[in-house]
Amino acid sequence: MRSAAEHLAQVLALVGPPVPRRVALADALDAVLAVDVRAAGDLPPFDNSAMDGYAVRAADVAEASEGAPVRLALVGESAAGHPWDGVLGAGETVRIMTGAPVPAGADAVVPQELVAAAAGAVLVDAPTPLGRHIRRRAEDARAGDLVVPAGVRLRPRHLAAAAAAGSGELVVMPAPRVAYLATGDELVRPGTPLAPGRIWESNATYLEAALRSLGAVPVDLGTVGDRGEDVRAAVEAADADLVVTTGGASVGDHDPVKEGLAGAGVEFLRVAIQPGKPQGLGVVAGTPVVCLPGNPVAVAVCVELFVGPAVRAMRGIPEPEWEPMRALEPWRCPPGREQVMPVVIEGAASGEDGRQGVGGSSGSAGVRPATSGGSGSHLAARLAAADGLARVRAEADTVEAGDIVAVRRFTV
Ligand SMILES: Nc1nc2c(c(=O)[nH]1)N[C@H]1C(S)=C(S)[C@@H](COP(=O)(O)OP(=O)(O)OC[C@H]3O[C@@H](n4cnc5c(N)ncnc54)[C@H](O)[C@@H]3O)O[C@H]1N2
Ligand code: MOO
Repeated sequence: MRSAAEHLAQVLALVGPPVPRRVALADALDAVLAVDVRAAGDLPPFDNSAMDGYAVRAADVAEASEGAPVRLALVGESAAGHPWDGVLGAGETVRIMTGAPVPAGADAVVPQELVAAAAGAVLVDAPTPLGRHIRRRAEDARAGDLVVPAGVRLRPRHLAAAAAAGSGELVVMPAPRVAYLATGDELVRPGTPLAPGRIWESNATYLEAALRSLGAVPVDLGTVGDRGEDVRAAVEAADADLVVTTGGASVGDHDPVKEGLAGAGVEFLRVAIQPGKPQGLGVVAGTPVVCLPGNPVAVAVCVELFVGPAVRAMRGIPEPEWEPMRALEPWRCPPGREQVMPVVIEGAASGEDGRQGVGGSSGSAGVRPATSGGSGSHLAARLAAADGLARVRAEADTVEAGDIVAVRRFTV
């Protein structure tokens, strides 16, 4: 049997490193930036007003007082997007709006609340300091300044900064396309009646959502029955960076994935984990293929252990750590395989997105199995109660209360 660590290394070797691509800003959210964003020009590009009011020459109003207001002739208007092209002369003012270019000759802005309007003129009754309410050219960034460094995972604020700096496109590690295929004659669409011997399909629902939340573009290859040639045809036709199949990977008489792909470039093997033992890995028609067992808990475990890391590697995103936590109750483990147990995490601060609270607070955190019947790989409904997975070394045959296990919240 191959260890989980070795199998992960083999999966990662097949998918290879990320390939940067130029994308529109709108398509860059959550991608890792591959090339620095630099300001395409000075930001702001020109001196502009921070207030709605009047552009003045500070010297003109230096002697203004309530008893002796200064009268300035109103000679024009500068609005955002519509500059006033003249040069402000002595004794003149220009009506100005927030964001509008400050006219040549003006060196301060007086907010309109501090000015009395008169016919064709304004009265200013207090001095204003040089430069007051003027937002200076390049005070945010100079042309060529670094605005967003490569390596940042792009959030909305980074996209706003890039847009403000004049970038219409960004070079990012793009979202990989990951195709998924469910297999089995017994599968029926959830929400439709069950005939005898049938079950509701859940792996495709899981994979679509899991791939989406990993930041991949999911590609649905549908559900095929127990015919190897159908599996092979579907996988060969996939337009994707990676294909994931579920079911039909074991040693039964009707294991169509094994039947269809064993001669097409996929090696079927046993990985020393429970659940998730029978798997396949290879390249079909130039595309890496990961074949997972059909049991739904095994699929969730294998996504956390193998598919998630592969997608993150293709996106240039580091792998979240597994943290030591205490077992709060004893449980049994299978001999000779690393156990990957769905667990409820207690005593750790938990974020709504399920990604916080594992780090610093792990000292007081503990776990108990979410599936009271053990880590049965068919207990799909009980998986909903779990917060994450605990890994127990292959040599252990029991976990005792107080033992330390490696835990990670679900990443999908
Ligand atoms: N003689 C042996 N039998 C089995 C072994 C073994 O070593 N020797 N390994 C067992 C283990 S462990 C697993 S895991 C399963 C894996 O079998 P397959 O990969 O061939 O998966 P299937 O038989 O197709 O399905 C297993 C189980 O999951 C249900 N399933 C399948 N697809 C879906 C789906 N899309 N949605 C919901 N449920 C699904 C399926 O009905 C089965 O109940 O093999 C053991 N057997
Ligand atoms: O490897 Mo299986 O998922 O234990 O039933």
